[in-house]
Amino acid sequence: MANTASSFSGLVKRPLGNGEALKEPRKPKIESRSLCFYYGDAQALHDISMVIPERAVTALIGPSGCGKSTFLRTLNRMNDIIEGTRHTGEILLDGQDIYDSDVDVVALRKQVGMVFQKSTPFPKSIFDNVAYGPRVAGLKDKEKLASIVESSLKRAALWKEVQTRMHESAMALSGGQQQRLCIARALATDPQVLLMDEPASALDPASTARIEDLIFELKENYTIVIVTHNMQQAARVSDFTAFFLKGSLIEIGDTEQIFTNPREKQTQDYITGRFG
Ligand SMILES: Nc1ncnc2c1ncn2[C@@H]1O[C@H](COP(=O)(O)OP(=O)(O)OP(=O)(O)O)[C@@H](O)[C@H]1O
Repeated sequence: MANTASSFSGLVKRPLGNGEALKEPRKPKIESRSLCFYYGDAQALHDISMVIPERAVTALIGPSGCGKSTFLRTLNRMNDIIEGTRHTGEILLDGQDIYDSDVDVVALRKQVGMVFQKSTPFPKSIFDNVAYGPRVAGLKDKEKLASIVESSLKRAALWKEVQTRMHESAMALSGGQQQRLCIARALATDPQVLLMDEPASALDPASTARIEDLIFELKENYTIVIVTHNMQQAARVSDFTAFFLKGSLIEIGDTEQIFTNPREKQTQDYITGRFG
């Protein structure tokens, strides 16, 4: 059955962290300015300008193929690894264009971590999965590594479940645990921003709820951008929602406003299930 705008208005909305009011202006963490993106000759993003506030959850919604994942990947230059892509416009992180020639892309991806739809643990132990990023960055001190692994697993709400099996294979974990392990792995490099591309779409309802609770806890300290097909999930976890259509940003606003009183007819049509 199609979702209706009114079905979202009944959802219990959790407040922003730190007791801050939803309407309070927040410092921009990321700013996209007139961003256009191309795969070869095909333009996937058209003139996207938006601000992503710090320490809040911003959800990207819209029908399949509208450019949500492409936009998410521009935020840590993951699209760079796809041949034949190019962009115009700017993506500012704390005011600096991440596409500037002097930006170290490896350092950028540590600052702006990413979690994918399908959990992607390495075929290594739980410990080695989380220690991977710090080790690649050159950290060898065993005590420091152990401390980072423990704190990352705690922040990803997985520590209690795995603390006695750190040297077992990560592949033996359940799907939901693997996804939290991937979040711990992303946290181990001490990022400021977490990009999540449909992080719960392959999980059962109980594991999905754990991931949503985790997102709510993490936004106290991290700026989170999440792509989701699930509008109830966007309504539950996000503070701000951006609606994309055919590569364009139709509107962005407080999640409650987008779901109960969108400015644009196309947004209204989408959230009431008239298309997509
Ligand atoms: N690697 C790629 N090479 C060429 N075109 C691509 C590539 N990835 C995405 N596209 C195209 O870019 C457009 C936007 O795709 P994108 O995956 O960003 O949309 P989306 O909104 O995330 O879709 P979905 O919800 O289905 O994941 C689509 O037309 C898609 O075919």
